[in-house]
Amino acid sequence: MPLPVLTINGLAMSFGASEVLKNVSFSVAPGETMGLFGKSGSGKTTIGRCIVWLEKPTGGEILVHGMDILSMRKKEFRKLRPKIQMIFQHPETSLDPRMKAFENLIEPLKLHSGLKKDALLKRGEELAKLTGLRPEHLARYPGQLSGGEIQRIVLARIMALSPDFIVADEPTSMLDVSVQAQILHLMQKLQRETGVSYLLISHDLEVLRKICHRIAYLENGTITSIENINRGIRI
Ligand SMILES: Nc1ncnc2c1ncn2[C@@H]1O[C@H](COP(=O)(O)OP(=O)(O)OP(=O)(O)O)[C@@H](O)[C@H]1O
Repeated sequence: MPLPVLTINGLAMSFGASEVLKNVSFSVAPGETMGLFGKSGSGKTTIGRCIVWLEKPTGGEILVHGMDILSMRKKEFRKLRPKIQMIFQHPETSLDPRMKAFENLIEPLKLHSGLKKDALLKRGEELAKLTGLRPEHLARYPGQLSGGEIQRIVLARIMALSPDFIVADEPTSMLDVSVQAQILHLMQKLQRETGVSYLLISHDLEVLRKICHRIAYLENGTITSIENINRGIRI
């Protein structure tokens, strides 16, 4: 068995007196999509936010490639951070509304890749193609794009960092059904091409059953069961 990309052991989280997560444990293998299902308020987003260091849990361990990220120093975590990404329910909040789509797309490359201008533009065009974006989309501002097109830009930006693991928090819940299917197909294609793993958070079991390899069920901050989906990952 390959080492899991992500292992969560006994994760606990309280906000004041309110205990939101209790003894949450699961792991995600390379190239796997793990679903995280639960009702509103069950603690799904809190788990995702703990994984990317947006919240500090009150107990437990989070291991990425076997390394405990909660005991890491800021500098050490910063090196690992490009490899662990999160997509949010409102993807437009990840983009700068004053920059055109292509500028938004290449921004992480400018910050992290060290590529010179020509190579950077070429890589940006490759990522746009990979995520099914057309030149006319790239010339627009985020406010002039549809929800599905914005989610494609967000995915392209994230793929620019060659992540090993993506927490996708309700990435399609704001989209209508046909666009939802396109984005899920795109996520599957990116997984086939790069081996990226996903933690796909949703309160829509139908969506999770379509693309997950396993689904963890969360109730009141506790994992009650993990279901194996015994079929291929294609929709
Ligand atoms: N920063 C915070 N301070 C206090 N309570 C919080 C904070 N963040 C989340 N909570 C509470 O923790 C609980 C779990 O929230 P969380 O957002 O993780 O649930 P969720 O399952 O993702 O819900 P939804 O599906 O509605 O997004 C909720 O009761 C929420 O009010």
